[in-house]
Amino acid sequence: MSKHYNPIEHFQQWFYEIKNLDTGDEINAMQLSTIGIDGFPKTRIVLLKRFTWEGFIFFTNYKSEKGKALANNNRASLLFNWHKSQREVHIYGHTEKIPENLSEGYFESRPRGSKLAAWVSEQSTIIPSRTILDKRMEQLEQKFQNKEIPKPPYWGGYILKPIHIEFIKYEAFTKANKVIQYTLQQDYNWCKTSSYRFL
Ligand SMILES: Cc1cc2nc3c(=O)[nH]c(=O)nc-3n(C[C@H](O)[C@H](O)[C@H](O)COP(=O)(O)O)c2cc1C
Repeated sequence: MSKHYNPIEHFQQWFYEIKNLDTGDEINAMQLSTIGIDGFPKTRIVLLKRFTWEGFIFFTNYKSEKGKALANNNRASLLFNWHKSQREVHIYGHTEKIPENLSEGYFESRPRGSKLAAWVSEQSTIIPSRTILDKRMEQLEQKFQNKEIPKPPYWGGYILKPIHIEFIKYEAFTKANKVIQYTLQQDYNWCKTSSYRFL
């Protein structure tokens, strides 16, 4: 019988190991690459807020450039570059919006300033000056004074469900990268391979 591998378990081990080592790596920061409507790739940093057995969750403005890109093509990749720990994780797969009630639940847990910022910034739209930005913030503060700030309808989470995950660890003694790759098979089992890549 073939062995059942679980790359998310592997990710969990690395994530908490690096977190506990406290090397100064920004553990939650990941580079999200999408394919734009113009056909070009674009990469930006977003924060990993949750990971589950199904995938990796981040939050954003659905009307942002990345939101538009993902609406057009839900294929995306993530790169965790834990440079100080000499490790990287490359992931690619398909994204989906998470259910609205889960986005609401996460939004509720955010500080008031971040909630207002979600209202004030229609990400990737041009705000012509700092004065206009400050003015919008002021108006929103008044609007929501002494009130709960609801989640904007255009704001929420995505889950990236991986089909391929690559764990890369630099090994000083071999001067090579140890690479462990997991690829999802048609029967939903993961195929695992290990190799060394010289730099
Ligand atoms: C450390 C860091 C964390 C960030 N986290 C997020 C995030 O979780 N979600 C998000 O939408 N943008 C985040 N941003 C901003 C994005 O990098 C990006 O500038 C913004 O989302 C607009 O991207 P887009 O125009 O490609 O959609 C973060 C930026 C930095 C520097």
